[in-house]
Amino acid sequence: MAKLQVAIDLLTTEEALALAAKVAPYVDIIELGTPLIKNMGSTVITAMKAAHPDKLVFADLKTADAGELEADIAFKAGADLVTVMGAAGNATIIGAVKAAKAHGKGVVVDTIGYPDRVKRAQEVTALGVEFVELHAGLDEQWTAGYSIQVLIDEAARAGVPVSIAGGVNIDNVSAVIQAGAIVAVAGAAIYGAEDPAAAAKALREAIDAA
Ligand SMILES: O=C([C@H](O)CO)[C@H](O)[C@H](O)COP(=O)(O)O
Repeated sequence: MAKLQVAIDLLTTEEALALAAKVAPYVDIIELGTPLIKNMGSTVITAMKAAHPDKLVFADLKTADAGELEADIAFKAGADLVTVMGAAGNATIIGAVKAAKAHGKGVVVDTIGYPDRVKRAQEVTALGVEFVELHAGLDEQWTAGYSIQVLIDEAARAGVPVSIAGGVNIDNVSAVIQAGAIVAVAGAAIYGAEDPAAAAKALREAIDAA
C-alpha cells in the first residue's frame, strides 16, 4: 500500500507538533521540512518522534556533504529517514547509508535540481537507499509553466522505488500513485488547507482507492 507523507514546512516546533497532531491518523510519514530543521535544529526531530513514536519521522536534511556525520546527528535525534541530495557525490550518499545501517534506519535521495532525475534515481538505488524522491522544489513549482505531470511521467519510467514531491494535491494524487510512486508527499496541500485533518483524510482515501 502506498504511503502518505506530510511535509511540514512550518517554522517552529510548536506549529509542527500542532499540525502533526491533527493529521497523524491519516499519514504514514511525518516530514520535518528543511526550513523547520534549519530554524529549530535537531531538537524538533526528537520532539516529533517522542510525540509520534508509531510514525516514520523524516528529517529533510538535504545533505550535500559529510553524509555520515549529518545523517548520524539526525538518527541519534530520532529520525527514521533522512535526505541526501542526488547532486551530492556518491561518497556522501554512501556515508549516509553507512550511518543508516548502523542505526537500522534509512536514506532517501532528493533529486531536486538534478537534470536527469530518472537516471540519478537508478544510480543511487544501487547504493542502498530506501527510495528516491522525484522532487520539484518550491522555487521550481513557482516557475511559470511548471506541471507535476513531469514527475508523474518520470515515476512511470523510473523502475526503482520513488516518491513524488512538488505540488501533490487532491487533484493529482491518484495519478501520482497510479504512476508507481510508493510515497506521495504533500506539503502545502495539507498545512495550507483550512482544515488540515480533512485535507489529509481526503488524500489518504484517494491513495487507498488508486
Ligand atoms: O521539500 C520540500 C521543499 O524543498 C521545502 O522544504 C517540500 O516539503 C516539498 O516540496 C513538498 O511540499 P509541497 O510541494 O508544498 O507539497
